[in-house]
Amino acid sequence: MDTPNTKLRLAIIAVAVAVPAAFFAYSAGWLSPSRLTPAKFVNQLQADGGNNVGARRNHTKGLCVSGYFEGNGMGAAISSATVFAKGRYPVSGRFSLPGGNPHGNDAKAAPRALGLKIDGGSGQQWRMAMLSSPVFVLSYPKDFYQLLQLQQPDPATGKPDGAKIGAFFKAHPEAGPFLDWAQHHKRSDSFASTPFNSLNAFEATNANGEHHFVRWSFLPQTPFAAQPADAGPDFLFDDITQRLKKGPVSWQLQLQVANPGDPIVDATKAWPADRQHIDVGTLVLTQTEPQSSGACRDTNFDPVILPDGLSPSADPLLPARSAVYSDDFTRRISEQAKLEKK
Ligand code: HEM
Repeated sequence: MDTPNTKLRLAIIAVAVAVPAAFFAYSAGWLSPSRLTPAKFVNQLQADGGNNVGARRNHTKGLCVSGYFEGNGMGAAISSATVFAKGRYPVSGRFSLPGGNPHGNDAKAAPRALGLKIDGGSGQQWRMAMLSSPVFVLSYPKDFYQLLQLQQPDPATGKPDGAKIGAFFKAHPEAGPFLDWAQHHKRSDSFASTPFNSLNAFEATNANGEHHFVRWSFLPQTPFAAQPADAGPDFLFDDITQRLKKGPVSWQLQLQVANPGDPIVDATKAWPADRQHIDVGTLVLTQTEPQSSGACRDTNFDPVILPDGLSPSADPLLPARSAVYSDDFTRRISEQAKLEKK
């Protein structure tokens, strides 16, 4: 019988079903087709030439690496993260080139890239994905998406429309420092002599509860030498594989601490060079593994997976990166599972 009590229960069940359904529809972008979703980003990366089934749609060409981080204890002044206490922490990572081409040309790639996962013990992990440029190209995810759309090859010519990309950059002067770097920086002879930068800012909290905004850089301990004029398309990956067979390669981890008023939410703007720098330890890489079988294959170097003592800033790139990497990761992992079943 339809008593008022039964009606109320049915109404509660209907709401309980409808609310999550509406949430999923919203997350997937079905309720607002013009909304920028993680899936749209990954679809666009695929359209730009990165439809690599079972592999990353961006930064596709890569190599797994491993080693350790030796904390010197100096970082504890700024963050309570376990990795900043004196000690040795296992590291796994991945060198890569940006873009969806699994056979990208190392000699032309800029920026170069490094993803790292540092295991700080007690379930504390610090994941990061860094570039060799001193700044990122754009401030907002929506603008980066628009650039990716413009980079899609025109079916008529097989190339993107250079005039449209030129006009886009004219309308986005914030890209100036990145473009200037891309055009004029001196390429080094190795991943080992390349710096890698967080670009996004993060909030560091120390054991006294004091907060500072930081960016970080891994500074190469291998001296700079210029990229050879005859560098081949795989020279960076061949070089690091050979170097690590001969011995370890290291980088110094340096934190830069923001002054009040420094741009925290805009990765296109570098901080002045006179900001406080703290050398907090040394990254030592010892071996490589192919990405088809190494530990990095099934790792998502999501930049918001952080240990206690570090948290994301309000930079809008960070949540977008996290969501897009997750979508890409989910696709490639499920594709790999299907490929392995065949
Ligand atoms: C909205 C902006 C961005 C988007 C949409 C984007 C997108 C992506 C995607 C889809 C991947 C592949 C993820 C995977 O399957 O694991 C990736 C990898 C990567 N991204 Fe980004 N990215 C953005 C900004 C940045 C920035 C600002 C940096 C550096 C500060 C960066 C550094 C990297 C690196 C190093 C990798 C390779 C990680 C690996 O080896 O797995 N990206 N990016």
